[in-house]
Amino acid sequence: MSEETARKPFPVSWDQFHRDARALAWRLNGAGPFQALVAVTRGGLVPAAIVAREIGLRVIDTLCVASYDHTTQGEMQVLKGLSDAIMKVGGEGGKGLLIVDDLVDTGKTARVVRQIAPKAHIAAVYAKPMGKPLVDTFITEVSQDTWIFFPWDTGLSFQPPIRDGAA
Ligand SMILES: O=P(O)(O)OC[C@H]1O[C@H](OP(=O)(O)OP(=O)(O)O)[C@H](O)[C@@H]1O
Ligand SMILES: O=c1[nH]c(=O)c2nc[nH]c2[nH]1
Ligand SMILES: [Mg+2]
Repeated sequence: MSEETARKPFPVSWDQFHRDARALAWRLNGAGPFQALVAVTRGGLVPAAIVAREIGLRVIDTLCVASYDHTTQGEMQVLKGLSDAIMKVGGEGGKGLLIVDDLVDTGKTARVVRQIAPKAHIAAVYAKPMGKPLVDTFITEVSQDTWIFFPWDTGLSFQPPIRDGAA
């Protein structure tokens, strides 16, 4: 689902995102043990920092994938895989790795992540129904036709009054 076809905008403030990422950390705290954390860039970098702080992980790597050009999903590209060092720390199939992303939508990204580290624990802050079965842990589910607007992609702007047709 792209931003153009999604019917329901779901704007998330920094405050809300911090709360939701902390809720994810609470849930993950009992799900380990984890030896290292992996952030799925770029969106996963923000919750990864919050989760790492909360559950005390200091060995952190990135898995760099790209598929959306702004709001349109294209060919999935792995720009950087997991380092040999992190795979050694994570063990066979990445079973000691906690992999964090901001959201799972169609599940295309999570599927690629799963191929790279089949035994890792994959977590996302937000999940849409198509992607939900591909992650081990998430916090908030939104409908498939929702577009989540993250605080790092948005800014304050004038809102027309509701009676003038505001969404
Ligand atoms: O479940 P999917 O349909 O694959 O969509 C979810 C992915 O899409 C977004 O990343 P994007 O590829 O836009 O890159 P970014 O994190 O750099 O913004 C988001 O951060 C997830 O990683
Ligand atoms: O900012 C975003 N919001 C979304 O809902 C979404 N789905 C995939 N990629 C996304 N990016
Ligand atoms: Mg991403």
